[in-house]
Amino acid sequence: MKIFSRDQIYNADRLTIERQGLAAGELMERAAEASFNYIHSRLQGSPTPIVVLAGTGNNGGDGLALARHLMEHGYHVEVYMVQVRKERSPEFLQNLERLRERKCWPELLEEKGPRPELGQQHIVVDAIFGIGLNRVPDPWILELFQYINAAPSFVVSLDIASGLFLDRHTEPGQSVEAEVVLSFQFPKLPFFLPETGSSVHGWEVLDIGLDPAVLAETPAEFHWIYGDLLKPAYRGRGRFAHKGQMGHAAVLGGSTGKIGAVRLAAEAVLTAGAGKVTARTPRSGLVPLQVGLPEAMVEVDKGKDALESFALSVKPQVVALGMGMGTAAATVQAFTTFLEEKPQMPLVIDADGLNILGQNRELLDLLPPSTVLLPHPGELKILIGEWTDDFDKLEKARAFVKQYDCVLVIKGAHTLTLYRELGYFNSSGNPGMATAGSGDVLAGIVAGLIAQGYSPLDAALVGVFLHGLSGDLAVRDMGYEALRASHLIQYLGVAFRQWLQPPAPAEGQQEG
Ligand SMILES: NC(=O)C1=CN([C@@H]2O[C@H](COP(=O)(O)OP(=O)(O)OC[C@H]3O[C@@H](n4cnc5c(N)ncnc54)[C@H](O)[C@@H]3O)[C@@H](O)[C@H]2O)[C@@H](O)CC1
Ligand SMILES: Nc1ncnc2c1ncn2[C@@H]1O[C@H](COP(=O)(O)OP(=O)(O)O)[C@@H](O)[C@H]1O
Ligand SMILES: [K+]
Repeated sequence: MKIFSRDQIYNADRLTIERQGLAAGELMERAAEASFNYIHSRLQGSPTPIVVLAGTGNNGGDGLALARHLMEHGYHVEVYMVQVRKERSPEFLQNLERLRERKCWPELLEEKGPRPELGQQHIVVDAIFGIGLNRVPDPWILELFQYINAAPSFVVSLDIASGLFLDRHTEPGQSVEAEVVLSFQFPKLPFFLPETGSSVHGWEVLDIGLDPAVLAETPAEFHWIYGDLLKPAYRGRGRFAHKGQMGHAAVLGGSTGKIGAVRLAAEAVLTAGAGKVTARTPRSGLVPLQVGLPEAMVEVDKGKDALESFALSVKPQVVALGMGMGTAAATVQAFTTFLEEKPQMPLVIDADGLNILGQNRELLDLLPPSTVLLPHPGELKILIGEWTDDFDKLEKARAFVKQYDCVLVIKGAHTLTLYRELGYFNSSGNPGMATAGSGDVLAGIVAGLIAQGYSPLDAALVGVFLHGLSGDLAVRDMGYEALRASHLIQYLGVAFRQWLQPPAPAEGQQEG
């Protein structure tokens, strides 16, 4: 699903109005109806009091139109106009008039004056600012946000949590915190970034019928990825498949005390469907690997505790390296020689592989095109340098991807895969996966998919998605705390099966 920029959203609104011959206010009416349906289907007419806080632009207009629908269906609604500025948008005024015709006179909420009571029983509809926010709100409005956030009410924001900028950093505490955002037509970029996403506990995309051709022809820089979108990438296997056709991946890494990382990655390679895996570790890895993972072939190095050479006696389709590997001088030299010899297969680089690249930057120029790099935030910092905020991080990461022509997978909640000009946010996964070794499993899955013929980008997107889905399935049985990296391998088969099931009957909505 595309994530549009502000200009693209306004443009899609405008073209939809033109192409569908809509009257002024029609799109706002659709947004309000969709929001009403969402709320009504959950409240089912219950006498919950609803407080609508409307700004004076079109987001406020959405709030007023929603208030009208709620009142017409018998809900108890209090409406406040938040005087964010003197100007009112025409569609705001149109909806204000419609409310007045129904004998509802919203109360003005200004800098001075009382605040509405917001108790546990209330639902607050936050329609103060939408995507039109272009400067930090006045201090009293920021205080109003704090007042809302401190209240025990359930907050539903329309389109975006008020105070969040669509395209730049928002300081902590300068936005409303929404239990759910009803986001019109598209999810919004700040939902997926750790600093701003924490003010959005959940979100739902509501279809307001923007012109499908406009949506299709507008290129988006960022995408929200879920299983059905990835299904065309599935490669499957023929009836006469044999292991020689299903791909062979090598996993290079480990050091004494960290051999488990290679074991996890190698096991994930096989569980992701690759025909064969060869693990290359220091000598101390031989026994644990042979005993722990009898399906793997093991090559040991002459180094006892750390890898001193990357030379493989086999010719795999892909090499994954770095997990548990350490950064001993001999290992750095081995990695350097390996890259200087121009490896002829795709690479998947994780953990200490990334640390070595960050500390020996001339090696970055030797990476084969489309190398998959899988940094967590700490490793990312070593690669791209410090960032001031998440938007700065995006910019630096995109410049890095362009410079080194790599697939950069920034791990975390909503793992972001960047390749060339585009970015893809993942939809699966949960905080139970913040546990040792889960990154090693991901590296193995990605390598296992590349071995089977997936392109590096497809392998990254599918691998990240399945890894997260596996975590989501595992957590249902064992809860967040008990989830360990091995469980991500254990549930991978169920994750594949769930991914490939026919889609559920049209919902058209994603939940965050
Ligand atoms: N354009 C359309 O056709 C549609 C727009 N919709 C709604 O319209 C919203 C966007 O509306 P607007 O463009 O009117 O913008 P907003 O309602 O977000 O903000 C209103 C205006 O406030 C001003 N403003 C910005 N920052 C401010 C600040 N810090 N303090 C005071 N004033 C500030 C800006 O001039 C802005 O246009 C969307 O988020 C969505 O909710 C929906 O009704 C669907 C259709
Ligand atoms: N809060 C979270 N939500 C979703 N996924 C998460 C979360 N925390 C961690 N993960 C996932 O778990 C993995 C952790 O990887 P990493 O930090 O490299 O772990 P390790 O180094 O221990 O193997 C990543 O794929 C990341 O996306
Ligand atoms: K809002």
